[in-house]
Amino acid sequence: MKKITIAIDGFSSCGKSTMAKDLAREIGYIYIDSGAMYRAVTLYSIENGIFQGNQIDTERLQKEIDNIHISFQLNQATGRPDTYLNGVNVEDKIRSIVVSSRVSPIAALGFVREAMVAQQQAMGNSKGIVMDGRDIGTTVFPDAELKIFVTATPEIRAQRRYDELKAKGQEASFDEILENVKQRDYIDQNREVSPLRKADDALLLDNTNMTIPQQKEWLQEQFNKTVKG
Ligand SMILES: Nc1ncnc2c1ncn2[C@@H]1O[C@H](COP(=O)(O)OP(=O)(O)O)[C@@H](O)[C@H]1O
Ligand SMILES: Nc1ccn([C@@H]2O[C@H](COP(=O)(O)OP(=O)(O)O)[C@@H](O)[C@H]2O)c(=O)n1
Repeated sequence: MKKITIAIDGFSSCGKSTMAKDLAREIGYIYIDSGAMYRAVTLYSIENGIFQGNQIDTERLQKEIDNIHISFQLNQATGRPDTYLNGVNVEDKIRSIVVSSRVSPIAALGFVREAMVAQQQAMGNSKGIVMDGRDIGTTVFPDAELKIFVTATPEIRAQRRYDELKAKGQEASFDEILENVKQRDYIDQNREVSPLRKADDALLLDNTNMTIPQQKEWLQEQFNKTVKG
């Protein structure tokens, strides 16, 4: 069967990567978490003194952006891809609240987006890919055959992220997470370059009251409709 491109965008912590990973595994497609790439650039910036307080040394980051190599490798234990930054597995570090609280200003920088989008487009040039993020259906793959835009209430999204971090033993308060989710949504929607918005031809999914199996089934149905017509 002819392979297609699947773009899943939407607000923070609503379950995009959960459903994207499940679908990709089910249908034998490559899964790419584009948010992990922006998170890896942010971790690099934190670890290399590019942040001075909340200020970003953009000149230095621009000089160093070509030295930031991001890749994904399948973790045999979880069956999911782990993110590597310059050869080091940073999967856990990039999910911390410290990185979450600094990623959106980094992702708003035009030269950072240009570098990431070029890599993302190269990863998807043979199709057979499910990519999730904020601008996949609008900028990275505007011709994707299946586009989904996911949303849920901020409180539900914060609760999901809180439960996830707690299960991993990472300390963070619910209020801090809720504030972070709202703040990122605001920055992501209001930046100049590729702001978060639903592509005109994307299907809208509000999964506030859906379980993981329900949203998985819904997505599989949309895929079947798209490939079988
Ligand atoms: N429908 C759902 N109901 C409850 N929890 C969910 C649902 N979808 C995803 N989750 C959980 O919410 C958290 C955030 O999901 P994730 O897929 O990482 O979101 P995103 O990629 O949109 O940031 C994860 O811990 C995931 O297991
Ligand atoms: N395609 C993308 C993906 C993420 N991002 C940025 O990266 C951040 C982290 O993305 P993510 O998908 O890991 O975030 P969560 O929804 O998992 O919390 C977002 O808040 C955006 O600022 C982006 O700008 N464009």
